[in-house]
Amino acid sequence: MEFTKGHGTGNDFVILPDPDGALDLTPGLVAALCDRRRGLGADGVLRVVRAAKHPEGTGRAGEAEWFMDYWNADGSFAEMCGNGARVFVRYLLEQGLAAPVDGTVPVVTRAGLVRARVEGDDIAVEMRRPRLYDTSTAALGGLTLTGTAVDVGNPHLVCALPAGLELGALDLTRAPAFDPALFPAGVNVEFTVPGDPVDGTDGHVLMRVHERGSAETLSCGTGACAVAAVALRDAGRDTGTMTVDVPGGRLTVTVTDDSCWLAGPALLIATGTVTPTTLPH
Ligand SMILES: N[C@@H](CCC[C@H](N)C(=O)O)C(=O)O
Repeated sequence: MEFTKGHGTGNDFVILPDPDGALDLTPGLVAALCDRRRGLGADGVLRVVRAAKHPEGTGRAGEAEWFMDYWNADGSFAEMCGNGARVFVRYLLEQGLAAPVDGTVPVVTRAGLVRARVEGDDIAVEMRRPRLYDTSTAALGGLTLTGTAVDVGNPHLVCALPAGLELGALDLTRAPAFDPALFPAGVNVEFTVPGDPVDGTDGHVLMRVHERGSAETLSCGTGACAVAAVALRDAGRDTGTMTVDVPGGRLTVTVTDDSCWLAGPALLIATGTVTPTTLPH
């Protein structure tokens, strides 16, 4: 099986080219590929398949040639992956599988159509505008934190840390507990503290994340969008541009009236072949 390895601010992916949807990709194979000791190691898998050849993409094959078939490291599906979409488009461009039309590259995802554009060294992807819902709580190591539920195509809970508590003090080796009635399919939980002003943006937030299906990651693009939308709301704004620092680097999020742009580095770092029978079962 051919693969490419890539990452966006340290959120890393095994990319599997499968244009005709011929690969027998199972949760077990995804988990084995993502195993950091016995496999290639990644936060998730991006299968590159023609929309027309994937059951969840075929209905939108007229809008984009490619479907981003994203899987979490534990073999579960997610509706959307912001960093994954940026790395996916980097792969399409570098492989000559797509070229921008009117400046953007469309991609079908489980959460609908997204568009990406190249911005200097970065790739920016336009997703849905985050929808803010109720408050809820996350419990972690004796702390109970209140947060805002946010839908970015996938579910998030954004929790600001109380003053005096640092992000580095959190133990994210275990999943935070959350309300299963509000998040029946699980949730990605972001923890935030305010950052110092950054020139050119309307605000600055630092975050860590525990991702559904992938544990703590160095970055989560949809999580950064959720965090930016909550920070803008807390500043009394509907739209604006936020700098969001994650352990793996810096993302810029622009929330508009009807969408959300996520921008940052997206890199391909290796290609190779892997023999599925040598992976853990
Ligand atoms: N890291 C991703 C989000 C991946 C999916 C998430 N773990 C979920 O299950 O919803 C991103 O960059 O958005």
